Amino acid sequence: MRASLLQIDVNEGESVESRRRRVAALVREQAGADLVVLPELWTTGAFAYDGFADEAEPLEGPTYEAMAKAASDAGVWLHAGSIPERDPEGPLYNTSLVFSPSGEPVAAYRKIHRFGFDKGEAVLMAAGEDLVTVRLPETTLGVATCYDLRFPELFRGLVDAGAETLVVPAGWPERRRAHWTLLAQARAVENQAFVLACGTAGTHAGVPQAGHSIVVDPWGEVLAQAGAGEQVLTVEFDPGKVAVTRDQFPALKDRMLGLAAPRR
Ligand SMILES: O=C(O)CCC(=O)C(=O)O
Repeated sequence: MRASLLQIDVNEGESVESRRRRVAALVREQAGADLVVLPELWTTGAFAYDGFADEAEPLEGPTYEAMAKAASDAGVWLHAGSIPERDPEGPLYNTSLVFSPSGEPVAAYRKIHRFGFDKGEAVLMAAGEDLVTVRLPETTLGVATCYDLRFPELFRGLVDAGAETLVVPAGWPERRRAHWTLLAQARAVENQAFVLACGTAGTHAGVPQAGHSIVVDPWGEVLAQAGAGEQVLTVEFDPGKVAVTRDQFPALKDRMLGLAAPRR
């Protein structure tokens, strides 16, 4: 299976509209890949909180339209990263979109763990509640977004729902790049799954981005990692390695569920 992670440079020098056109063209150039992955909030920037309300789109807004068309033009499965979604009821969500090679929407995932503690996304957006998996011909994707990477129970839930390839669009800051690489490998090893984690490059809202998008195999080996700048990271991998790893080193079968709290 061939996957291309598009590590987009997100900065204020480029308008959202122009970036959308540029990214659609980049997706089209990936014809021949099976799966293309974009980062989190690449239209606005994950830290450009001031723009969330103005740039928020309905689910089937301009980014949806452009990405559905780009996926079908390229004939690829497209994880189109996430958009600031404005729900008709009012709240904003950080919502990832997945399209089939014919441009059909196959999944929308609203980020469950919002980042920022008492500010930013954590107060401006509502939390999603549902785990999302997507069946592809070669593998089942489990989707998560950026800060979700710190919450292993979410990924275990995805694995229990059948996920074999964990896709994580992000806008991870350079300051915590070491955590990014470490957590991507940890999620791969503990879940015996591929991890495809696609970040952004550049600086927006004064926050330099980590880049260093990464693909990790179910044994924790890094198959490919990008540098800091805008880059297309293309990797070939064998989805069958998940079943082989889980069969030959069946640690997932040794899970002890429902452990009791310590006695006092
Ligand atoms: O967890 C982190 O260090 C970064 C998370 C983040 O930037 C996000 O979720 O937007």
